[in-house]
Amino acid sequence: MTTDRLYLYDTTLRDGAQTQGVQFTTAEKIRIAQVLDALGVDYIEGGWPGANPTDSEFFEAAPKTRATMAAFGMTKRSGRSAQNDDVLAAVLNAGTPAVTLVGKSHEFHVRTALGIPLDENLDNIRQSFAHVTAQGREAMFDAEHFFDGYKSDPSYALTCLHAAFTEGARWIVLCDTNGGTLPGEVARTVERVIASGIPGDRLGIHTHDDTGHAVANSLAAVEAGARQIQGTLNGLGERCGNANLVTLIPTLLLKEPFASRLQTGVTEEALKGLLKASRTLDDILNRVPAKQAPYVGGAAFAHKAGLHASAIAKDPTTYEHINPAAVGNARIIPMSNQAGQSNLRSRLREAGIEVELSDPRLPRILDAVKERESRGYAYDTAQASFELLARRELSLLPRFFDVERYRVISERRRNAKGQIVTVSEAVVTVEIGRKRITSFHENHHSPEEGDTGPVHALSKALAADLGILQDFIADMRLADFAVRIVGSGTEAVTRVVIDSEDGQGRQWTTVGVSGNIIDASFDALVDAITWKLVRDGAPVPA
Ligand SMILES: CC(=O)SCCNC(=O)CCNC(=O)[C@H](O)C(C)(C)COP(=O)(O)OP(=O)(O)OC[C@H]1O[C@@H](n2cnc3c(N)ncnc32)[C@H](O)[C@@H]1OP(=O)(O)O
Ligand SMILES: CC(=O)C(=O)O
Repeated sequence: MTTDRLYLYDTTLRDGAQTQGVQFTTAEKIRIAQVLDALGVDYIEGGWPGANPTDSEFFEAAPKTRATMAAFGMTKRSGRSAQNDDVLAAVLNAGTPAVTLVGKSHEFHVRTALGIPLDENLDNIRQSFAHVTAQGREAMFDAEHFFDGYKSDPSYALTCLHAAFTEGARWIVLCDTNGGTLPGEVARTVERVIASGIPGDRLGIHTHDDTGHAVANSLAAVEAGARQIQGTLNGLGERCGNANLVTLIPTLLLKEPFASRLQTGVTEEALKGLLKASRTLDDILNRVPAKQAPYVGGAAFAHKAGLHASAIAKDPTTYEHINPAAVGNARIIPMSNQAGQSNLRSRLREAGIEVELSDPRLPRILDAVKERESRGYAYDTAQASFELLARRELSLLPRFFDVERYRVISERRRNAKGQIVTVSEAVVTVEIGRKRITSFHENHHSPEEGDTGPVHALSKALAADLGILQDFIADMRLADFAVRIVGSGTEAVTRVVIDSEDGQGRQWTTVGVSGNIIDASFDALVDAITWKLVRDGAPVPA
């Protein structure tokens, strides 16, 4: 079977930068370009040179990439020649091998947004592309509002496309700019464009997710013959975002009718780096990764229900549409009140604990999980706390230390310079073997210095001196702290979930529940330390 080449065009650095709340630095843009290049996209749209200093700087410092770098801009403005348009000149001066120009293809926008006659817009498109192609650049026409334009005046919309095509544009990209078109209409419209004389291997698709169909619309366009897809990492983009390449790439590589008919620049090996690429962008944006993201979400291969986990243990394909390793993800069998003995044994096995199916302690652990979850605990994420609970029931939990008491005081006051500061003090007394150790920690901070409040003081005091156990926790760090009120009214309790990490790159999650936020945090902190001591084989103090 012959395979067609499908080109992937990434616009994270341009349309992605139009996401509300997103502001990349030049260094971040460079890092994202490198991630995209390693993934194997064909084009990287770096931004709009001349529109803002960051985009201009990016093109000056742009990394050498295997992918073709594209600069973005707009067709020349009326009342001047392409040669004399300073906005177009700035785009060309970036010196990229590819140049993408957005232009109007909807008569309403020509009349309303540009306020010029329809013919003048066609002339602007023609002159702009003649100018770009005369410089030997690979030219692309982003036909803005094409689908809406086609609905309103098909003949004019098609004439706009042909104006750029005739002047040598390599790609004519059909944009669903307002994101309101649905897949059936996208497919029919792409077929009509091809019938008008622009072949599919010169057509691209650029969709927005305003109806949640950006990925489906892109796939519909490809099925109808388009051979370039524009999208962004994690679906960043104006308003609701663009087509998510992190969803599209594995679909194109692993699903029919695409996998056997089309070839992209993404290799099987690079696909295994997909989760990492997605997480790198989240890290840069300081965003919590979307748990339910297709393919790469933390829950994408989490089998919570007992029936699912039981079948997965027999054959993972019973509840998995692909092998999670193909995209760099991993299967998780969480513990929760939806779990049965299959989840439980699978989780225990991951912790290195083998328990026979007939062991009477298994139902006891399950009962304990379900009873504690009814009091507000959540073990499907807090796997480390679950492991400790199970070890306790199985009499496999060493007694490393006992907390005799703790005290936390938080006070807001003015310091000697008259600035407002919050002071948190924590004292913790622990018994370690026959020794009793009392530790103290005090935080002084002003609101500008960030949050190092009472829980931080408590964690520092708890971890300040654990005697002979101290070396085992020296590389531990509190990575994240989430608080949630569970229940309502007088029944409400606070659930604290803590993510910890250590110098070995391990991450683990613990949970504490109490009517008192400090107490809930303290329980989660004690579990975090205890898990680390168990996993690192710390000795039980005499
Ligand atoms: C669908 C998209 O997402 S396309 C990408 C959109 N991205 C951006 O707009 C981000 C970068 N843009 C910018 O920094 C600025 O808009 C600039 C530097 C490009 C232009 O700034 P300004 O000169 O101040 O113009 P402003 O942004 O107010 O308005 C855009 C102008 O471009 C004109 N214009 C819009 N599209 C086109 C086009 N395709 N071809 C020619 N002119 C166009 C508008 O009519 C308007 O001109 P007018 O003020 O004479 O009516
Ligand atoms: C070009 C572009 O970003 C759009 O039409 O949505």
